[in-house]
Amino acid sequence: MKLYNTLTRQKEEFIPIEEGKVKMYVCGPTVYNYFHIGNARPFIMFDTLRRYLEYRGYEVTYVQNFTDVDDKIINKANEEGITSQEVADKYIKEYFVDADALGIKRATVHPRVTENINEIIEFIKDLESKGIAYEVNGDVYFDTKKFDDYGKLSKQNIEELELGARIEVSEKKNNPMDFVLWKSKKEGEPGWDSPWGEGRPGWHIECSVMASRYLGETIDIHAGGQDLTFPHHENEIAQSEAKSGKPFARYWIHNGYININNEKMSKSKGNFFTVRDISKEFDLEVVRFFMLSAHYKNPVNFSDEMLKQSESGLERLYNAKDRLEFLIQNGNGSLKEEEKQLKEKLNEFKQKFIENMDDDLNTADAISVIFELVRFINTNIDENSSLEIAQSAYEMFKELTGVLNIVNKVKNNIIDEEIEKMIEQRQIAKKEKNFKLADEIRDKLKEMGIILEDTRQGVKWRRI
Ligand SMILES: Nc1ncnc2c1ncn2[C@@H]1O[C@H](COP(=O)(O)OP(=O)(O)OP(=O)(O)O)[C@@H](O)[C@H]1O
Ligand SMILES: [Zn+2]
Repeated sequence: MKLYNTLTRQKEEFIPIEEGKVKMYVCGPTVYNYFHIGNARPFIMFDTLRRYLEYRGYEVTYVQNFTDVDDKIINKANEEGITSQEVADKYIKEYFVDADALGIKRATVHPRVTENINEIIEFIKDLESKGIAYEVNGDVYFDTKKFDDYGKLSKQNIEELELGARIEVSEKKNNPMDFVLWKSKKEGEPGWDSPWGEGRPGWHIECSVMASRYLGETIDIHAGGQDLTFPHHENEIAQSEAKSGKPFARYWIHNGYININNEKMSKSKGNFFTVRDISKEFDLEVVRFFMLSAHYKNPVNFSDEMLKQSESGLERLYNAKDRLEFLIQNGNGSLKEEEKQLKEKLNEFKQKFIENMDDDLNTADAISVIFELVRFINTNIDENSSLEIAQSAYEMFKELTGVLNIVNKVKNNIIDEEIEKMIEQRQIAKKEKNFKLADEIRDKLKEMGIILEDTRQGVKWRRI
């Protein structure tokens, strides 16, 4: 598989450190609100990368953190008169409600900053003992001048960066590009004891610490939104590599933005839709399908209209699934001579799907292949086909949609029973020559998207 690596600015063949295993870290949410559609993009896309790697036989250890200590969380806690921990606990719970509905698999570990304070302190102490970190009145800074490779991810050199940077009045650092590792406690903030007095970790240090704690000093894939490239990921590299002397992550993968009117959707701009709000209008599988319909690096303009298009696209896939289930329920016989070629052709769709996914996770083209497969099935497999070919088509459809984790809702049996009952009533009406009632029932079923077919074996039904 090829992946676009921000570190080298090119698509590269993915080769894991340890054969058959992938160690992957994704920067998770800061938990002070429901997450928005923009935040959902990395969660969905990197979940898909993980699922695809697993499909290809890798054992993936996937770590996604929760930032549960942060200015925004503290502000929210103070506004609401509750503790930071209460704010974080609430939104971590809500994160899982939405993530589950988006079909995002739970990470192997979902570490929180507050569970890693000792590890963070030890990490900073190590940097300090190596002379790479320095303390000023209870704050500890990373000395960027001591790390030669600073700027290698965002391809900026430190002198240029310094020209654009300013030191805030509240900061006491030596150089403009130095960044905080530990902040001394201020009034109304949570704090932990440390060699530098009571305080809390800066933002960047948490990911270096959690990645090394759960995955080791060098990991395979580090991922996040494009906005994290600088300074967050640049600083993660500086911290981790200065401490270990080894490369931190081999592949850096960044997703593009979800925009509103060509502007990045973000909480601070107020131009956002939370996934929770969208869930009131759409099944969240539609949002997953919408995300997968674009390549993860391309910018995407979000609109209600786009979601509606995704909804009808997904509906077409469900119809194809229902049709195949109908054919399987009613089919019989093994592969006919003339179907052998069809079966081979089914495998070609799988090959094309894999080719696209192997090309830097091109889910957009992979979905087009699934639609081609559906068209192929609809034109070549019907009531006259053998059960075996219908089953093979169904298995292929399930395999490819399964990799993307879409179209996996099971049919609602209660609804099926209701439909069967209405069909029975219609049969009785016909027998009693009450054609008006029979037609009414048929029309009502049609409104529900159910098509009746009179066959020699009796009345059969399918969804449109
Ligand atoms: N509009 C967007 N499109 C794509 N990814 C985004 C967008 N906004 C944020 N992200 C990503 O969402 C993930 C979660 O980050 P986090 O919870 O810190 O959100 P954030 O960056 O604070 O959001 P905001 O920019 O709205 O304040 C990060 O990987 C971030 O890069
Ligand atoms: Zn991070």
